[in-house]
Amino acid sequence: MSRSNKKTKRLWETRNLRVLVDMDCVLADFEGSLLKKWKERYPNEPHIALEERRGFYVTKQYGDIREDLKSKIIEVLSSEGFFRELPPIEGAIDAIKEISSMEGVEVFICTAPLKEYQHCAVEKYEWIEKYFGRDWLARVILTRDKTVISADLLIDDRTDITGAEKNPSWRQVVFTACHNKHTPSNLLPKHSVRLESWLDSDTWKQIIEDAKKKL
Ligand SMILES: Cc1cn([C@H]2C[C@H](OP(=O)(O)O)[C@@H](CO)O2)c(=O)[nH]c1=O
Ligand SMILES: [Mg+2]
Repeated sequence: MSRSNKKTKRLWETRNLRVLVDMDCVLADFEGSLLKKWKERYPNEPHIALEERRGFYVTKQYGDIREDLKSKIIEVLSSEGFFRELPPIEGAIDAIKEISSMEGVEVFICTAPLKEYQHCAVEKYEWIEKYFGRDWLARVILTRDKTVISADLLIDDRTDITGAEKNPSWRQVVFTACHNKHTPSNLLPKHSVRLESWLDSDTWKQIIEDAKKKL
């Protein structure tokens, strides 16, 4: 029996574990790339080293240094090519392909477009096509409210995800990023677990297996 038949058959037995995977800072190196492009575009402006990053919004941290830096950061983020050219995070592409090939597991890529969507939204699709192939375009969910998407797990670097649904169906896996690595565990979302890196395959495999057992 082919794997897809097996997966279909399983639907009548137990349902699939549905895993949402965030893009920026989980699959794509948003922070590292932004810092590099910021220094190239504004070499005479102050910059925030990755070790100094605190809080989800890089825009806010720059704005706190000087108000006009916020709009300059947004200009870099929303410029043509920014999202298309993001390098993948180490191990991410292989890990996601492996998770999606696990029996009884389905993966969707769930990512928020910038409000300045003109390049961002299209380039996110281009990025997925480049690294995963055309078939994966059917697995992309673009939303600025991840709480209304139903799933078992959401792997995301943001630690304060809120939205219209006060009790999202998913449990969060907090993916470690420069801005959240100092966040103490008591400030992480309730029932969340941390994943430090895609290279730690023992941990992500364990997280998936544990979640499957709870179905
Ligand atoms: C403005 C800003 C956006 N982003 C990312 C998060 C969203 O992508 P994602 O949902 O893939 O992580 C996207 C739109 O806000 O840009 C940051 O990670 N930090 C920021 O400061
Ligand atoms: Mg993210």
